[in-house]
Amino acid sequence: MITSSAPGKIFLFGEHAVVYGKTAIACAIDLRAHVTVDEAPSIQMKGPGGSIDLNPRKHPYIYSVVEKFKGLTDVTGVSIDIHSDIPVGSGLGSSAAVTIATIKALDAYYETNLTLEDIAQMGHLVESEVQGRASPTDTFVSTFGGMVQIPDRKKLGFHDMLIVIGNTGKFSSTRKIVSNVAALRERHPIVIGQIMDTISAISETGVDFIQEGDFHTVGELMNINQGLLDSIGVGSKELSELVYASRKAGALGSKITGAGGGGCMIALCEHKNLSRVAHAVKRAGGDSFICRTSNTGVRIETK
Ligand SMILES: Nc1ncnc2c1ncn2[C@@H]1O[C@H](COP(=O)(O)OP(=O)(O)O)[C@@H](O)[C@H]1O
Ligand SMILES: C[C@@](O)(CCOP(=O)(O)O)CC(=O)O
Ligand SMILES: [Mg+2]
Repeated sequence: MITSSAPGKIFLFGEHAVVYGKTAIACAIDLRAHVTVDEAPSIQMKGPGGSIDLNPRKHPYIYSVVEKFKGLTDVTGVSIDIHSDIPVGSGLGSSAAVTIATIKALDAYYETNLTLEDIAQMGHLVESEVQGRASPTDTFVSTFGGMVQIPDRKKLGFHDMLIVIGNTGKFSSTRKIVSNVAALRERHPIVIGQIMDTISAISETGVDFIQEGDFHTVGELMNINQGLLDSIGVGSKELSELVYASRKAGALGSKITGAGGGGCMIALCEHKNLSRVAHAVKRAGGDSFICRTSNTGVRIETK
């Protein structure tokens, strides 16, 4: 029996633009998905109600991972048991964390000796297949941890930051939201193209301010990024209410993280305002909690 784990993530800047090769800055957080694999009579998913055969509709990401391992080794009977702290469909990269942790656990179980780069690339392939279109961001962050710049695949200096997360509790399918943006971009290629370029410029500008620890300016850039995410149709009334409640309570900056349309927003705060902002987000109807950025990527927990 082998257990692995991989972190979820937040986007400081650049979600959606990164799907079109523009720059994004994302960071792993201290919420993790844990995957345990063990010998079994067939390829099955373990759940609270017992074991069921792996089903491509029910578990598309896991199914895609197993199909890739069939190309590497003789995959017959293995059980896959997932326990995740990461809210699903909330923009915190649950799909990538589950994907990367499953790849790592199967790699250790079948001794296929994949490098971290191999794992990140396989994970990106899986997300692209399942979502139709995906950037390497989520899977790269879940693999390597820390703060990263995509598409450069560069690990940046790590900053131990506390972030207020507000979850609208509205599930949002990344696949659906990403395809909506793609359709909008088809209808208005120049306008949406320039918006994606501007989001990219925010990411590239933001890197220096993050590295310098100028979080007032980082927050200001997050707010500009939020306005642009609204302009491409990935905001929602609930997300806006949480974003503006956090700013009123003193957040330096706040924005959607991930696909949007529902899911989570994040607020960057000074330490002294953390709980005030978290309470304001809760009062505005969000399930709010404080998470910490994490420098730990995918790892084996027990063998
Ligand atoms: N604990 C889990 N067990 C199995 N699959 C999971 C788990 N968490 C997430 N997933 C998969 O990831 C999908 C959600 O991914 P996505 O729509 O990209 O949202 P996000 O990555 O923002 O959480 C779920 O529909 C499911 O297929
Ligand atoms: C919208 C996007 O930029 C981020 C999606 O993040 P999440 O799956 O909602 O956590 C898509 C991508 O980068 O593949
Ligand atoms: Mg996802």
